[in-house]
Amino acid sequence: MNTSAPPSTVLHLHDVTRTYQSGSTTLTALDRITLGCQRGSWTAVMGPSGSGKSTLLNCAAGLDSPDTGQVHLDGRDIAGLGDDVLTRMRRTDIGFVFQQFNLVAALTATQNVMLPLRLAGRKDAGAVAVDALSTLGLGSHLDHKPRELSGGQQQRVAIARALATEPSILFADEPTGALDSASAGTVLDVLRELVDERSQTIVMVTHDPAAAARADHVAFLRDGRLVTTLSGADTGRIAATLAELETLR
Ligand SMILES: Nc1ncnc2c1ncn2[C@@H]1O[C@H](COP(=O)(O)OP(=O)(O)OP(=O)(O)O)[C@@H](O)[C@H]1O
Repeated sequence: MNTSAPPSTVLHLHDVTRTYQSGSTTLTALDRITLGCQRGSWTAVMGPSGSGKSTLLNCAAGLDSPDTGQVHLDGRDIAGLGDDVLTRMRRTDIGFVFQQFNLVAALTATQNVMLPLRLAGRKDAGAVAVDALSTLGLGSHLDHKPRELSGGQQQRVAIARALATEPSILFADEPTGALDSASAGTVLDVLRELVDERSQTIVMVTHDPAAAARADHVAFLRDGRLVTTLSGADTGRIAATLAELETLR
């Protein structure tokens, strides 16, 4: 069966199942998930605790492997890639942003952003890093270390670092989870701009309905299953859908 996706689809999960074995018990963390993300779209992934959101992100980013099913990134089945190719792909084709920013404390903003560029062997790492930081409004904070930056600024450095290699897709795991609402708003504005103006593709796990409302689509998981997807939904509708899933547990 040909499960490859149309060209504008950056990420396509087809019938993905991931189980974990604990003694004699099998836990199904992802249960036959099929999900596509088009270029220049922003998909939020929501669901109750333990519903499979992190597992989905990890399988989609090639950090974990499904038991069955396929993950296509830019049309390539990532299960079929060797370790070397997969490592290179993770360095250059995939960006990752985490709740806790994960910046290197001893390095300046510019040096942090240069890291993945250096790993990719880029000779222009310094210039590209300055450009990426300037685009995210941090042109006057290039030499600041993480402790000299606010949470929102640190997250913007992390986003600049994730995007420096111009990845096809940006995965964000609770990117606003550690931020106050004003900083969260700025970070979400940055993500929206990246989608609208640079056709960046984003997949974001969040518990916050207001953050999910900034995305184009919201995929809701429960017990490892994709139960529904909303498009263009507002905060109230997203919160109500999530509350319904929580009470069904
Ligand atoms: N390495 C592992 N070994 C065993 N079980 C695991 C492992 N990783 C995840 N699980 C289980 O798989 C299920 C899905 O976990 P996952 O972390 O993907 O959920 P989540 O929706 O991201 O949860 P949360 O919102 O609490 O972060 C859970 O029941 C979890 O306990």
